[in-house]
Amino acid sequence: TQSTRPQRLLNAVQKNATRGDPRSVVKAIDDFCRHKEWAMNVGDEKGCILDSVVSEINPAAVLELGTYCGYSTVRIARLLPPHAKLITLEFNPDFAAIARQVIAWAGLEEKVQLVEGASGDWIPKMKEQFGITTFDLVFLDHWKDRYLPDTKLMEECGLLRKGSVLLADNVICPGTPDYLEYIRSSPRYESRYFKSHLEYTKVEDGLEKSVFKG
Ligand SMILES: O=C(NCCNC(=O)c1cc(-c2ccc(F)cc2)cc(O)c1O)c1cc(O)ncn1
Ligand SMILES: [Mg+2]
Repeated sequence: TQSTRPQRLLNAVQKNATRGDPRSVVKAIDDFCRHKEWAMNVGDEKGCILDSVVSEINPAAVLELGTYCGYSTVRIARLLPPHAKLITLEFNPDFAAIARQVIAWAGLEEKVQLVEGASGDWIPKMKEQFGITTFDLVFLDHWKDRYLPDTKLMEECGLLRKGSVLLADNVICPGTPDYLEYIRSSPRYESRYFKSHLEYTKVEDGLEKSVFKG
């Protein structure tokens, strides 16, 4: 049977990265996507911006929407303090199965809870299912037409507190126009755009960082 791109990405991790070494897992994926097959990871350039935001917040509770193969999951989890938790939601079971193995190869299973299902179904259940009060950081990287409805849902479910940070990938390419319009015009958020490039390309893209004012 034909392998899929996520399976070939996992093979590259298992071949080129050292078990238990998250940095080598990140490098193996970036090398694979830059030199072998493009894939929709946040990538190394936007990844450095992600790293700086995570390090600045030093979050205890992180929500990632859109796991894909677990690249940004590993990037974030490797920087978390002990006892901090990252919950990552993935709708696609094939992506989730690969991501679990990438996260395990990096040795980060203890810090990561991968949940399979639709973000719209799971966000309202976060508190009761995982004992979360609020998230310090939310990384939005799933379906681009879900960024806005899921942000409104997180507000309604009381998952954001004064100072919670939303970091959104792909606000230019593929683009999330309704989300950008909402978050930049809302008095409840302070937003800043970090100009960058679509992963592994010269196409413009960027991350929008928005702080919830409560
Ligand atoms: O596609 C699912 N999730 C990925 C969301 N992410 C993206 O779509 C995404 C796309 C791009 C991208 C950019 C340029 C281009 F030419 C093609 C793709 C880049 C990125 O950085 C992303 O993050 C998905 C499927 C499914 O069946 N169920 C649940 N989710
Ligand atoms: Mg993305």
